[in-house]
Amino acid sequence: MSSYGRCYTKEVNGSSLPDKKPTVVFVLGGPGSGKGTQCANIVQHFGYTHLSAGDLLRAEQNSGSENGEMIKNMIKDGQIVPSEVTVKLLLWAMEESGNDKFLIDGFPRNEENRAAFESVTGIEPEFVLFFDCPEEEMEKRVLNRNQGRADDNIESIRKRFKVYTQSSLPVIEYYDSKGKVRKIDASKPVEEVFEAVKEFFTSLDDKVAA
Ligand SMILES: Nc1ncnc2c1ncn2[C@@H]1O[C@H](COP(=O)(O)OP(=O)(O)OP(=O)(O)O)[C@@H](O)[C@H]1O
Ligand SMILES: Nc1ccn([C@@H]2O[C@H](COP(=O)(O)O)[C@@H](O)[C@H]2O)c(=O)n1
Ligand SMILES: [Mg+2]
Repeated sequence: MSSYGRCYTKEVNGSSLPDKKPTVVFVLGGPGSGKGTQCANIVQHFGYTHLSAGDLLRAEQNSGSENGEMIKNMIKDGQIVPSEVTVKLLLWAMEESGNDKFLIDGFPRNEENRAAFESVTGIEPEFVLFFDCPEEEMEKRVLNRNQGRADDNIESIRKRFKVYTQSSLPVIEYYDSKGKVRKIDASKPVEEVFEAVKEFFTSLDDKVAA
């Protein structure tokens, strides 16, 4: 790693952003709404790099980092890790990827995340993909996920739903007020959800090509 997010910070050591700002799509929705599942499909079809904030935090937790214990406790409790930690991990991953098109999944999760990313990078998302799904369906999916996640248990899930409603939905509403939200009915089967997702990315490709 050459430096901490050097390319994607507004100004570090007097150097500014690369000529062309990266394309960023934020992927939001409740726990188990299908963000990770659909991001894998988008990567295959549209050449984006998928960065899941939760996955980056879990990797940091397991890396022996000084923040490991704090991250572990906050994830178990469904709490949102301070932006200072998460934005740094995202910037490292963006720089390391060598790509200029990113799906940022599960971020920004609260107003602090949103403001920190914007002030550090100056990047505005192209749009926000919002997976809208009823809580009962999300709960069922998370409890059946079987990926060994420490927060896929009923106690943690209830806390995550509460944090989602109190802290994450207001961020979606903020972007909605700016006309940036592209809402998807995420309760449908995976293939049908992807058909709806595809339309937004095809439109963006057409806009870029025009
Ligand atoms: N449309 C769908 N219909 C039924 N099951 C689905 C659908 N989309 C995803 N799933 C399943 O639901 C579970 C949760 O999906 P996924 O991990 O993609 O959600 P997520 O939004 O990334 O959740 P989290 O925020 O907890 O990381 C997985 O087991 C996945 O296979
Ligand atoms: N911006 C974020 C994203 C995630 N977290 C923590 O990770 C947990 C799991 O996230 P998933 O997206 O993989 O479900 C989440 O509940 C938070 O504890 C975070 O702090 N900040
Ligand atoms: Mg996920």
